[in-house]
Amino acid sequence: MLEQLKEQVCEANLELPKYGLVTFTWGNVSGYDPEQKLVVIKPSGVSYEVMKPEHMVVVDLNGQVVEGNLRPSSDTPTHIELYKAFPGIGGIVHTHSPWATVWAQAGKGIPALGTTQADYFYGEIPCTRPMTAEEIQGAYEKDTGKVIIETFQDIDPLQVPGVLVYSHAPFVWGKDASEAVHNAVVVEEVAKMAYHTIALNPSIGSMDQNLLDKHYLRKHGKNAYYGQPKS
Ligand SMILES: O=C(CO)[C@@H](O)[C@H](O)COP(=O)(O)O
Repeated sequence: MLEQLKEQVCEANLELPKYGLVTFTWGNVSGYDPEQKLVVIKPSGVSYEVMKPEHMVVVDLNGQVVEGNLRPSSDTPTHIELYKAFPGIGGIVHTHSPWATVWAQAGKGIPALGTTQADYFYGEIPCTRPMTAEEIQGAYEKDTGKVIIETFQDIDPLQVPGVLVYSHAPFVWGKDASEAVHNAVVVEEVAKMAYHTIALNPSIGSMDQNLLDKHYLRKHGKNAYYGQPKS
């Protein structure tokens, strides 16, 4: 089971440069095994060009390395906090993808302006509050998870699978590592679209709720049929 998860997580990490979401060794992807309560994550600072499944690091929910010879990603504590707080997510991606990072640095959430976003996010992709000096100087990575969880007090993380961390960059998730990468690509695409939409029409407001409902619920709602094989 863990060997298969290592392969899935490694493959998902290798998709980050493939989709232009990272430069150098930036970013990281993890996967979660809820039965064993173990996280498989990218090793810190390792080039994607040489990355292999056997390089993946396995940690428990206390952050203790249980398998692997390399250091786990520096963002591991953030991933762990999210797996503990958001039951049902099985994969997390962190990138510094440029357009989404522009919105994070501006401290603004990405409003739902069109059906592209509505197909995958049931509304705005929010931005967290700024972190306090104490949080930054203290358990920074763990508290990055804390401010993300705070941001989702009234938002279902399964309906809005991503966030922009203020002055930092996006964290995006899904049912597994592969879906998390897919959602991270969507975040980058809609970040670019939203920036240009607002530049073209600064007075544009969020999209019509009926249209948002139609697109999101036809794909994710209880009667979802979008893309389902005909039975
Ligand atoms: O958020 C950051 C840096 O701000 C990280 O994405 C690093 O760029 C990648 O760190 P490792 O996963 O290699 O430790």
